[in-house]
Amino acid sequence: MNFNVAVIPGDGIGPEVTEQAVLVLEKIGELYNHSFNFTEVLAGGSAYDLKGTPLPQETIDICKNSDAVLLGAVGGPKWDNLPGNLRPEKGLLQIRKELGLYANIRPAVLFDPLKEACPLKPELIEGGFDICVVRELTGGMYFGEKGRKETDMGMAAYDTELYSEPEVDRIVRKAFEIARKRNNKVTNIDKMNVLESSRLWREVVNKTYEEYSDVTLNHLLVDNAAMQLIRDPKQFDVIVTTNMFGDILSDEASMLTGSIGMLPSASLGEGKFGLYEPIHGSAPDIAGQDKANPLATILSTAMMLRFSFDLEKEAKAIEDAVLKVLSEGYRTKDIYSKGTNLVGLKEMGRLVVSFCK
Ligand SMILES: NC(=O)C1=CN([C@@H]2O[C@H](COP(=O)(O)OP(=O)(O)OC[C@H]3O[C@@H](n4cnc5c(N)ncnc54)[C@H](O)[C@@H]3O)[C@@H](O)[C@H]2O)C=CC1
Ligand SMILES: CC(C)CC(=O)C(=O)O
Ligand SMILES: [Mg+2]
Repeated sequence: MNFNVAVIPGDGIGPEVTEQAVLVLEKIGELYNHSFNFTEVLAGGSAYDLKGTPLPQETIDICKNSDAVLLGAVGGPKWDNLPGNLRPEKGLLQIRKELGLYANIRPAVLFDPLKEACPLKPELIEGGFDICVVRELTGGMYFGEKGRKETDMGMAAYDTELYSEPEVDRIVRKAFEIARKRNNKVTNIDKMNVLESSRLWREVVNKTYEEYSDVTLNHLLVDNAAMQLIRDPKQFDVIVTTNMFGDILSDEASMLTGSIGMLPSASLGEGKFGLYEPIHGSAPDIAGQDKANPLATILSTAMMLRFSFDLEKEAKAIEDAVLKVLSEGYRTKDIYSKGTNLVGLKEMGRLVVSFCK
């Protein structure tokens, strides 16, 4: 089969990790007789430098005409002094919104060979854990009204957390549907003891739940949830939460799997189309040094094959290859521990390609 994939390498380590992910997809194409046509497009800081905007219209058009999008990461100190609407991250928020990708699925799975890279006590992670964070992606604080104003205490700034009932309903439905294909368990995370937006959020969760009473639902306040993730990650299955809380909690959860370099994600809307990206950023501190872990991006391509292209066997082939690389003891620096083999980003990518079958 033929698939058109738009690739947004972005900034920092983005181009390095997407390069390896593309090589893995090409190998899968050869092995399973598929043709992936890649079109590279600009977004983020590199787009600003070349086009004066972090999200050129051409990028939106090409993404809309593709079957799926692969994204590395955007941003970096070079663009830190730009006004908010020209910042690389604004381009990322905009593309998610433009493409209607309101659900960000972030699986935090502990691979067995990485147990020693998990900072928790062995008894807390016995049998591993498999958490699926369902993060609302096109609303909340990152999209609400923001600004600055003079007050009698001097200049002040504000951001607004705003959620409508339909926005909450559709993400919560997504979480319940995902739970039905897993272990029928959802934890809703909000801050309803303080935030009005969270009070509405929780009301909608409970209302929508009336249609999903076969699923077990529980609620946690976000501060408690942040603590519970470390205390007992195995209590979680599907987590549903807001844009900002999901952003923060999934970075936290990633460390339990060994590194932020391990967590893939899928950003989905109503249909089969999706944008696939690692959860990490552009990691300027290690960019261009062949040090970054490409596995999060490579695992994101497995999510693309599964969700957007219905290629389960091929998705599994990538995940099996990643597991084999880890089982054979190869590690990038972020997941390295004594007694394992330290490799660079390119070698890690090459190993995954060589283990795909
Ligand atoms: N999706 C995106 O494009 C995102 C972009 N950003 C942007 O990226 C820039 C840097 O943000 P930070 O807060 O430093 O977060 P970051 O996720 O880029 O890096 C945090 C830490 O994790 C490490 N790290 C990240 N990915 C790694 C990988 N694949 N392998 C090994 N180590 C890895 C980095 O070296 C750094 O020490 C900022 O401009 C930020 O706005 C941040 C998060 C997501
Ligand atoms: C622009 C930011 C919201 C990116 C980010 O941190 C993320 O999506 O994880
Ligand atoms: Mg983030």
